[in-house]
Amino acid sequence: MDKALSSVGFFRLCNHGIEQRKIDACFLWNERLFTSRSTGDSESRSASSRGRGYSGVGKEQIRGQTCLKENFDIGNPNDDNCANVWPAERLFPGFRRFSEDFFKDCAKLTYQLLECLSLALGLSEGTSLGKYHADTLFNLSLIHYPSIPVEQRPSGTLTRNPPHSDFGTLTLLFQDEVGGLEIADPNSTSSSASATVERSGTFVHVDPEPGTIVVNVGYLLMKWTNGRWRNTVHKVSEPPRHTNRSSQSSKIDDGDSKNERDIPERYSTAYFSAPDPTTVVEAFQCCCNDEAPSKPINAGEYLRRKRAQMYTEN
Ligand SMILES: O=C(O)CCC(=O)C(=O)O
Ligand SMILES: [Fe+2]
Repeated sequence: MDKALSSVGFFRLCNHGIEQRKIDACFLWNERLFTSRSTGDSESRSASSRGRGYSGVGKEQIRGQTCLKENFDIGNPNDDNCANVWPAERLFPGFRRFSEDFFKDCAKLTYQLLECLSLALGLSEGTSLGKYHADTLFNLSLIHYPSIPVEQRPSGTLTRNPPHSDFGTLTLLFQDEVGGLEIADPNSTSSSASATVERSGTFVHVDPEPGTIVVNVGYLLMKWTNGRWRNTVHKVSEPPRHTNRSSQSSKIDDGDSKNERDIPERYSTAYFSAPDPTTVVEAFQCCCNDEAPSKPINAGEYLRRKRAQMYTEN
């Protein structure tokens, strides 16, 4: 893990302990939720930077670029300060129960990973990463990238989720078989500054591999490790197989797509972990050399500012 996170900032995780039937069920709920074109009552459709409930296509922006996705976000069921927003039970019976259970499975896996990563850094028990994540202010995001009819396809490169790097500690990503996730080659630009890589980096496809979870490092974990682990820029673009599709007779079954030249819809699920809001994130001693590390930052303030930026430009 140390090697992967130091060089690429991403790895694929297998034998992770989350049952495949639950991952399959999560994708089924994801599909049901968005193909119904209604997540229920108006309350559950109100998008907000609180990271709860439904957020529609185009609601989120990254550096002025619109995200061509809709998502349904679920926080810790025990977080009394920010309650979850559910569609009516009669519309999606069992959805809430499933999501709360899946949330816990992902939290458990996140803690296991934090323990492994703490060992990799040689942190003592008192300073292990898990200690800064007691409030479990994590976020489960069911994401849908709708199909794009060929006649509405923008000219140039299509970006469904613009280049960005994640904010928190770790992200667990489950993707369907459609593909489209790309990560920046860390050596493709002269400067490793995120803005430069987002603008002019070379990207590499991360092909979906059934049963595996893609794991990547958020900004705050990068800060903690003083840059030892990379907060790699990534994006979601047109699926690679789509490019070959017109030359192949095989048709991908892409749900709501009418024309085989349409860009197929895609589903993914992301589980974002982040430290407790009062945490002051400062470089661990074991990751520092003679150079002064960057200034400590308050996790809660940083996360609030970054999330708000995603919504204010609408
Ligand atoms: O949908 C994906 O594959 C990636 C999503 C992502 O990078 C994000 O939401 O931060
Ligand atoms: Fe991301």
